[in-house]
Amino acid sequence: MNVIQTRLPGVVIIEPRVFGDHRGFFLESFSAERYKQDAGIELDFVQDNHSRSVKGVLRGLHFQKNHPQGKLVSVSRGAVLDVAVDINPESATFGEHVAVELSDDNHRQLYIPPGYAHGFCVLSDTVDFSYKCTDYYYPEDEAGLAWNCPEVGIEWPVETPALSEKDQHYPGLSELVNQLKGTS
Ligand SMILES: Cc1cn([C@H]2C[C@H](O)[C@@H](COP(=O)(O)OP(=O)(O)O[C@H]3O[C@H](C)C(=O)[C@H](O)[C@H]3O)O2)c(=O)[nH]c1=O
Repeated sequence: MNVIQTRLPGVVIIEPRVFGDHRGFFLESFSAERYKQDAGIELDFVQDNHSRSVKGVLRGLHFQKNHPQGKLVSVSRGAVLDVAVDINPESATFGEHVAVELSDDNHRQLYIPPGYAHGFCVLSDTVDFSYKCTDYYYPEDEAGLAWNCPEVGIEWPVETPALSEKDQHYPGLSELVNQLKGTS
C-alpha cells in the first residue's frame, strides 16, 4: 500500500494495493500490523460506522471534545470530498485543512487522528461511507465547527449543501476555541 503524508500532522492518505482481474477487484481495507507500521496508526479501532448519503449532502464538521476519535474513512460506493480541519489552537497548523477526494474508483482512505474536525460532501448520486473509530460514540460529547467557516475557507463543491439541523448551527473557529476554553 502507498501512504501519502499531508500538511496536517498524522493525517495520511492511504492507497491500498488493489488486485484487479476479470471478475473485478480485491483489496485489504485494513490490517492492524501494516497500518501501524506503514501509516503510523498506533491506536486500536473500537467502533465501525457506515452512512449512506445522497448528492449534495454535507455531514460535518464534527468531533468529540473529551473522547476524541481517530477515524479511518473510506468509500465503498460513490465519491466524496473528505475534509479534516486542525482545531487545536496550540498546533502549528491550527485552522488549516486537508481536502481529499475518496471514491470507489481511487479506493483512497484517509486517516484522521483524534483532535481534528471531520466532514465530507457527497459528489456522486449516492455514497456509502464507512469508517473505523478509535473511541466510542458519546452523544453528549459531540461538538462541531461551522462547515462554511470563513476562517478555514474550505472550497466545498456545493454552495448550499443539504445539512442536518445541528450542522446548520455550529460556531466558527474563533468562537469554537473560546467555547472550548470556557471563555464564551
Ligand atoms: C456518529 C453516530 C451517530 N449515531 C446516531 C445518532 C443519530 O441519531 C444518527 C445520525 O447521527 P449524525 O446525524 O450525528 O450522523 P453524521 O452527521 O453522519 O455524523 C458523523 O458525521 C461525521 C462525518 C463524522 O465524522 C462523525 O463520525 C459523525 O459525527 O446516528 C450513533 O448511534 N452512533 C454514532 O457513532
